[in-house]
Amino acid sequence: MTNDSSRTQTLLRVSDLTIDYSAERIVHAVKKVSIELRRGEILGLAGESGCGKSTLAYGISQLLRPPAVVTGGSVVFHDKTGEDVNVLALQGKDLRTFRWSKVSMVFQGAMNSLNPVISIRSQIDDIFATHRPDMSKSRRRGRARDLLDLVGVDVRRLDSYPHELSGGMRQRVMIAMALALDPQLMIMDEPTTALDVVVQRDILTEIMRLRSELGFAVIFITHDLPLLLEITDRIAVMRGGEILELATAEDLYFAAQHPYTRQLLRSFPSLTGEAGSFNRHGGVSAEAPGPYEAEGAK
Ligand SMILES: Nc1ncnc2c1ncn2[C@@H]1O[C@H](COP(=O)(O)OP(=O)(O)OP(=O)(O)O)[C@@H](O)[C@H]1O
Repeated sequence: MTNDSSRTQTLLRVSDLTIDYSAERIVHAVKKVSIELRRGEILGLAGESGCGKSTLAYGISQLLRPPAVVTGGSVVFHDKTGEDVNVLALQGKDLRTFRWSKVSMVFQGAMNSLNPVISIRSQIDDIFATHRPDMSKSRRRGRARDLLDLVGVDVRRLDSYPHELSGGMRQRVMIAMALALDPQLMIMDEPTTALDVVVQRDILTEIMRLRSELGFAVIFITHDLPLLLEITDRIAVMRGGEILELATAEDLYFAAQHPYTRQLLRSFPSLTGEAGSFNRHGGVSAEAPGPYEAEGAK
């Protein structure tokens, strides 16, 4: 099905998505969640452990495994080609293509999922060999070099094996691999949580820079609300499988509507300073506003 969505700003529309785990007792993990994600936007998902953030992210990318069951709702991806993709109906090859080419994911432990006995070069090359079979060997090699360069890893590391790299470098390699096919959306689930604070900061700055440069949208999941306030355009606050509040980072900080959001904000001591202490870094600047801000929409 095609339409003129390539000319609209909506990238992904999640409507009334409902996901249960049919374990011994049924867990209603995501309850009628609706979100619209705009092209190039960074949307944060915040909320306490178990509120359904990861289940929602897995649902959006069709990565759910039993006992998870989507019991209602829809996820529509508005491709830049103009095609509307019914994500929940994707299967087999179409699903694999969608996951790498349109939407990619970076998880907390992603760096540990690199194959230990295969060089970084071969692991990146595999993506092209699988998804871009027509690409020449020399173009694949060039692209692998560009990707490492893009994420700030010395290209000489291409011939290294994962154990020869630090955790931060391995996570950067995972981000490079997630970027390999130029996706329109990256879902990041606690992508830097396992890393030390300085490395975390460097990688987040890198993600913000890449987002401005390449224009992909990000769904960023973390417990770290102060971090989301700093790097995202909008934040959805979840509790008990529902979205309680969805607002721009600034509105959420200065004028949270829901008592639970206010409680969450108060639980971070670093946020209890003067209102003027709200600062945004990481490449989201007044000179280069994110597409969401650029539209002036709320
Ligand atoms: N495989 C599973 N079987 C049964 N219940 C599950 C399963 N995975 C998750 N759940 C339940 O679904 C709910 C949502 O879990 P989910 O992992 O999505 O939350 P989360 O907000 O991402 O948590 P965290 O921040 O700790 O990762 C929780 O009640 C959780 O216990």
